[in-house]
Amino acid sequence: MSGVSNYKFETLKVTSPKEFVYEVTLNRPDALNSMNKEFWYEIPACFNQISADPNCRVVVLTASGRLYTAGLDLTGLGDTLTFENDMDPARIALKITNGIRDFQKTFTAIEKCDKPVIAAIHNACIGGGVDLITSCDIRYCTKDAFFQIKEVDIGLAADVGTLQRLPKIVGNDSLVRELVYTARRFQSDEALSFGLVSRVFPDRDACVSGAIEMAELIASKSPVAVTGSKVNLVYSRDHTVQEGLDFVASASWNGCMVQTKDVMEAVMASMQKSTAKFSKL
Ligand SMILES: CC/C=C\C=C\CC(=O)SCCNC(=O)CCNC(=O)[C@H](O)C(C)(C)COP(=O)(O)OP(=O)(O)OC[C@H]1O[C@@H](n2cnc3c(N)ncnc32)[C@H](O)[C@@H]1OP(=O)(O)O
Repeated sequence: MSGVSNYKFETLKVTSPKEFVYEVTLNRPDALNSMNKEFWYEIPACFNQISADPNCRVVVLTASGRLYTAGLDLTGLGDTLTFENDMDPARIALKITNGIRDFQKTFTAIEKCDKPVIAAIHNACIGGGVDLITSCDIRYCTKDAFFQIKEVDIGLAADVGTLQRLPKIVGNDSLVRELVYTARRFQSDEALSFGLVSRVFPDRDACVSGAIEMAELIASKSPVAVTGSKVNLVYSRDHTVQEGLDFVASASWNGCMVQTKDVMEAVMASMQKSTAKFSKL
């Protein structure tokens, strides 16, 4: 049975709407799901736990309340990065660098999670929200969704993933630069047109249902094959074609994983036109 009762967080809620599907909900609606100190620790804790959880094969990442996320909690900036005024510049620089690396690990934990993550975005997705969703595998949104790479408006170069991941998702360098340098809002139809999201739904309920339905379909496939596909897609994004081919053939991946019983199960089910049943990871 589902082990969601083992997930206890202040800023996140974890439920299991279907077998092998978990829903992780950003759950600080009164604070517009802004990203406070706890959030930065809880996201990696949650996704590392899910990565090793045999009861979960796919995650849907939703948010409660009227919008998806307002990004970094601007009221908690003092808690987020603190240093003493009398520290010397080199020590301050090292402390800030290490702090930023920790923030980066928050969203990298989603990318490194062995299970695919589908973001179901409604209304506003601002600043750190774009960093968050670009670390997900699949993005759906509502018609009323809008996005903003807001960092320049608060005097920052984005530093937790958008500048690194968005260009790989969108494939339009000119547009990415325009959105980053201006911090202009863009709506769901534009996000769909350049591939930030792959589907737009009329409202939040339809979006979450659509994401769960897709998650169920993915969860019906061999978890070995799905995890292997995710790991290899992420690896190949960051390497040459030849390096990607070498990786998938090597003992780190299919050199080992094609021995799985899932292959025979899937082939037999396909030939017999029945539904394959795969063991838990
Ligand atoms: C190492 C660093 C790691 C990560 C860095 C990430 C960078 C970022 O995330 S940059 C972006 C930071 N976020 C913002 O600048 C958001 C600004 N807010 C908005 O654009 C809007 O508030 C909105 C989210 C689109 C919602 O608009 P609206 O529906 O019109 O509500 P408001 O009246 O504007 O806001 C209600 C209330 O919420 C407060 N608030 C909004 N955003 C934040 C936030 N990010 N942190 C804290 N509080 C926020 C806003 O001030 C209002 O408060 P009142 O007390 O009611 O006035």
